[in-house]
Amino acid sequence: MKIAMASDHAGYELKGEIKAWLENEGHEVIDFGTDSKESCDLSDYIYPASLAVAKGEADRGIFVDGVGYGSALIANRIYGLNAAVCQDPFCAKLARQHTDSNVLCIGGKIIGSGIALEIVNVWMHTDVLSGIEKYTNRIKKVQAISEKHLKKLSEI
Ligand SMILES: O=C(CO)[C@H](O)[C@H](O)COP(=O)(O)O
Repeated sequence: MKIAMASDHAGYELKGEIKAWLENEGHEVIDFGTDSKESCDLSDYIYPASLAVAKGEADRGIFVDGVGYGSALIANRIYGLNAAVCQDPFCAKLARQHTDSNVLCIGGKIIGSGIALEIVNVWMHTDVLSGIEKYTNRIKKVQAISEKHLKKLSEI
């Protein structure tokens, strides 16, 4: 898969570890920065990476900041993106199975690299439970909310 990655300073180190793991697994990573631990604003990196996923230039996104929520907040404002903050592999499994998330957000200040790589591994290898009506209905309802409240990229 083609994965868009981005981080702020707080997620920079963990981004590098996840990137290396993904590439070792044969995935292509498009790295939108940041490129150092120097303090920065996460919007400057997460937003362009989010757009790459929304435009289909990447299949999915993995974003790393201090606690994950800031990245998810940005990504979930963009039509077509469904970002989940995951703090353990179980969250990652449900984020894929129940809500078909296409963006994973992890907090480098709160998650060690061992558990982070487990989270990424589960998230990368779990599919949405497409045959179960309860979950497909949930996804359709969220999609309907997006249709009502978010602009498609083609409308901007
Ligand atoms: O976790 C974050 C957003 O979800 C950021 O990484 C965090 O807010 C950065 O804080 P600071 O600039 O004080 O290091």
